[in-house]
Amino acid sequence: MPGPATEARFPDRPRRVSILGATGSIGRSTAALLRERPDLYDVQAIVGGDRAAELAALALALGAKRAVIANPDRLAELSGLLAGSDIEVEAGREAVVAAAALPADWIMSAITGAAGLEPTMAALRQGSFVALANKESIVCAGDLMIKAAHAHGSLILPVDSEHNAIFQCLGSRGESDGAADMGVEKLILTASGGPFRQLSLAEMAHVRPSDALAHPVWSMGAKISIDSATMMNKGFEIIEAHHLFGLPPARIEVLVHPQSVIHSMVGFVDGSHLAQLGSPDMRIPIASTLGWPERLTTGAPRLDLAEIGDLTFEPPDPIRFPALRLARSALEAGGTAPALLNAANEVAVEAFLQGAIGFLDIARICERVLDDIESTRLMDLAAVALADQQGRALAKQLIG
Ligand SMILES: NC(=O)C1=CN([C@@H]2O[C@H](COP(=O)(O)OP(=O)(O)OC[C@H]3O[C@@H](n4cnc5c(N)ncnc54)[C@H](OP(=O)(O)O)[C@@H]3O)[C@@H](O)[C@H]2O)C=CC1
Ligand SMILES: CC(=O)[C@@H](O)[C@H](O)COP(=O)(O)O
Ligand SMILES: [Mn+2]
Repeated sequence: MPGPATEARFPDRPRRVSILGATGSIGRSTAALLRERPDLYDVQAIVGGDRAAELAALALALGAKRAVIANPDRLAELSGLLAGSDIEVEAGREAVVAAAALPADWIMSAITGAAGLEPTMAALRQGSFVALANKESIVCAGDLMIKAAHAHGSLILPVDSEHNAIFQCLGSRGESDGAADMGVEKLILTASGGPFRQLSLAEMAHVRPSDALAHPVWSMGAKISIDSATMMNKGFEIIEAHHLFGLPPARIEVLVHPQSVIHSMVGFVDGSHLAQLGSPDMRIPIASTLGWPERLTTGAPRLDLAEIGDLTFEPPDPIRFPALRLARSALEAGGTAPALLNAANEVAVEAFLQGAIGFLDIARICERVLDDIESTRLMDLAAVALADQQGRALAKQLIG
């Protein structure tokens, strides 16, 4: 894979790092790791969406050079909080993308949703390490992102726990798209099954947002928590794995594993399986990308398998969790179909959180959007943006 010279990738100075989505669950875990090793990292830009006070506190704690908030209405608050410091303050969509393009050796992409796509593309154009948590960007524009990474010599380091596990299992080649040549027969994505793993469809019809937000294992932001409950998260992860590791969808399986101790597995042509295990704590995969190719120490709880006792497995149920089927069919359809699915899902998840629709309506709305809007070729980011707009508009119309 083409890329910058080794000495540029592993500079003899602290690595310059930026965090997109710094105020969120992944962003805060990243910041906590950076604060443990200030000698190794030099924080460039940190970006948040709406929460000015949290962003200002992080900027000061990390000694960031620039703090950027997406919502321009929060600029005055952020500027006030950082007055007297030498931290540059900016706001708005363009400033977010510019922050992603500010020279850095390692950039965490952890904005939620398709809003993360443009900044992630800007990061990929730097020829740097891009730690990818924002799975919606690769769902919407996987081919474009992989092409940009290759063209600019960036390396995508997967943060999503399953993909990070697979990346670790694939070993030392340092490429996230070489599985097809490595004797890999299949990828097995583990899934917790979410909070409704054992509920009937009739029971799921009446769950409340607070029930769906209560993930049995992981502590995460609201949107991904709902996606885990519908298992759209796992559907998106199939698409993500396809783009990152270059395997056809039929060779990417999902296995429900409620303890979430095995984060995923790779099956090889000789019958071997490699797995990555760890406590369900995102500091572990984040640290593996932050230190890569070295390992960093983290304070994450150590695995005690004797204490855990049983690791159990079951097949996913496609009837109670139709999102898995929808994601596979969007991947098969290709083009802008995954972007349509993502747009519909973002609107439906928000409507569910606001109490405007029921839990089962999320997948119904996604299915209608996929059925009713024809996908087009994924020519460029404009095609993704158009599909995103169309998907959102129809989903909103269906919600009423
Ligand atoms: N949490 C987890 O354990 C995992 C998360 N991921 C993925 O990582 C991403 C982040 O998830 P998570 O941290 O849980 O989410 P959170 O909701 O906790 O955080 C989202 C972050 O994005 C910021 N943000 C939201 N909208 C915008 C915008 N338009 N422009 C700029 N910034 C914006 C938020 O800012 P603010 O809060 O200030 O509004 C916040 O910093 C998602 O794509 C998720 O799927 C993947 C695997 C695991
Ligand atoms: C931590 C992480 O990577 C999440 O994507 C997690 O996988 C969500 O849990 P589910 O397995 O329930 O989707
Ligand atoms: Mn995951």
